[in-house]
Amino acid sequence: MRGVWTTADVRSAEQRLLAVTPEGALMRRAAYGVSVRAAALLTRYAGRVAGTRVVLVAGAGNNGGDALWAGYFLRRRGVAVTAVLLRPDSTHPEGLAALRRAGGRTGSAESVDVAGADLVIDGVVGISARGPLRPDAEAVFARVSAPVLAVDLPSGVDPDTGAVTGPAVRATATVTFGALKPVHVLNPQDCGDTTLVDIGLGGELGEPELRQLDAADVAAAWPLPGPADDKYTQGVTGVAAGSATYPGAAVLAAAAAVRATAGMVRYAGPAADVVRSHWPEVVATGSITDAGRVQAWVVGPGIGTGRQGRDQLAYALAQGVPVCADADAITLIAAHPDVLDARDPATPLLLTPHDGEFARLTGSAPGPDRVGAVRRAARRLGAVVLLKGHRTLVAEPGGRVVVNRPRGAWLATAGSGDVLSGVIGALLASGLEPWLAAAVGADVHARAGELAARGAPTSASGVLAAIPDAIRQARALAA
Ligand SMILES: NC(=O)C1=CN([C@@H]2O[C@H](COP(=O)(O)OP(=O)(O)OC[C@H]3O[C@@H](n4cnc5c(N)ncnc54)[C@H](O)[C@@H]3O)[C@@H](O)[C@H]2O)[C@@H](O)CC1
Ligand SMILES: Nc1ncnc2c1ncn2[C@@H]1O[C@H](COP(=O)(O)OP(=O)(O)O)[C@@H](O)[C@H]1O
Ligand SMILES: [K+]
Repeated sequence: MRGVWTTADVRSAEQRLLAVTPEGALMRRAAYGVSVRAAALLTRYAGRVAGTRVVLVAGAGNNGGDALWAGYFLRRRGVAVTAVLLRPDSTHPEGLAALRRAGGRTGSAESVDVAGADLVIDGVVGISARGPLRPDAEAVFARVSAPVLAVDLPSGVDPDTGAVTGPAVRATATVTFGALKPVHVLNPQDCGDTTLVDIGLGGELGEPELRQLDAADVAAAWPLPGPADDKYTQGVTGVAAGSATYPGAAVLAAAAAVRATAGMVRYAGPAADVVRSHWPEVVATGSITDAGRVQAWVVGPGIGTGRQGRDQLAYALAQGVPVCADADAITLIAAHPDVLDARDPATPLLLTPHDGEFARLTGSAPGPDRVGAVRRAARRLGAVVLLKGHRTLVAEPGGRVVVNRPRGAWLATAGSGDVLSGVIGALLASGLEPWLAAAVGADVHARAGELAARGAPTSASGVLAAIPDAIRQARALAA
């Protein structure tokens, strides 16, 4: 798992490291990393490094210092470097001296030919950023047509929430140092492709604020049958979804569970005939009380918010197995919190709301601080909460939060949430801890969306069909 740290954590870790590191060494390490990435971008976009033109936009702090030192390293590779100094009187002195020593030039926002650059390096502001780009920097970036490499983070974007509240840099790529910060995972659109340069901060960092799964985490967690397994030992998934009028949710959720793991899936509900006709391997019954033993229940998609749905939910919650409550089950819990009384407190509950369901469940919309909102909800409900969206978040009551890596927006299609709940149910039944089941399920769901789409719109059925390839992809990347 990759960790993500707040700017406050990074700053205090940096202070400890600075105290035991020779003066200027960390900045040179950071800046060298920026120059290497800059050279790669120049090769890609201009076809060469020597002879190209790079413009640095340097603010008043150490972020500007990084950019100036990166300019120094690029000069040594034959690049013509010019720095726009936004605050000439408080520019980083050593960085400026190094750039000048290497033959770099400086100028004002008006005098430098920003439009003619092959690459622009954004050193306006880093982890001490507050608020959007100020008008002087905004005017410079308005003239940029070249790719932009952001130093540490795109200036104008909030480092801890990724929020954009005014003018901000939209980077082609970002080079960050020591640790990923929330902006990099919460606002990947404005960071572009982010690279992390190791400046030796690792040992100084404590518990991360956020976590992100790698393919290796997904591959390690995904349940596969072993020689001693049979259809029961891998965990039987129970799906209580759909209705006679709306059988689609039942078919999608049950099928997703079938696609996600080997073993067995039971379906219980009014769409039993339809589910059976599409997926003969599903053991389907009309009533949840006749379903037989399962190791986890998925309950909610399409069950309705009336008496029948409420009874199904209460029954699932009373079976002493983990429950993934989705869609109508969430609305039912919001309207009748007493339904949770049926739950054995020792059995895990996982809720998978979208923003509207989250508002119903907690009384307020997630707002701009989605991480804080989902963390508070998980703590208050004593449940794992997966907040759906472009960057799906998964929080557990203890405070750990995973942020899922978006792979396009292909999953914004009707029924894709039903597919997600089926996948998560299968992982819960296999015995994965709920927080990991939700995070790993969201990862494979996003991979399946991307594989199904391959550049053109897809549908929930397409996402469903791509689940095996998504699992194969994660396993191949991890191998
Ligand atoms: N501390 C360290 O050990 C290291 C720090 N490094 C760099 O240092 C940066 C942090 O440097 P600083 O703490 O000096 O601060 P910054 O360079 O992030 O910001 C400098 C100043 O800009 C002003 N500012 C805030 N918001 C602004 C806005 N929206 N528009 C314009 N100006 C704004 C503030 O007065 C702030 O103090 C990191 O992001 C990283 O790039 C790297 O050199 C690696 C080592
Ligand atoms: N813009 C987006 N980018 C990436 N994923 C998205 C986007 N919009 C929605 N999704 C994902 O699609 C799924 C939609 O689920 P849900 O809202 O329950 O829809 P439905 O009820 O139609 O199944 C969720 O997994 C969500 O995270
Ligand atoms: K920056």
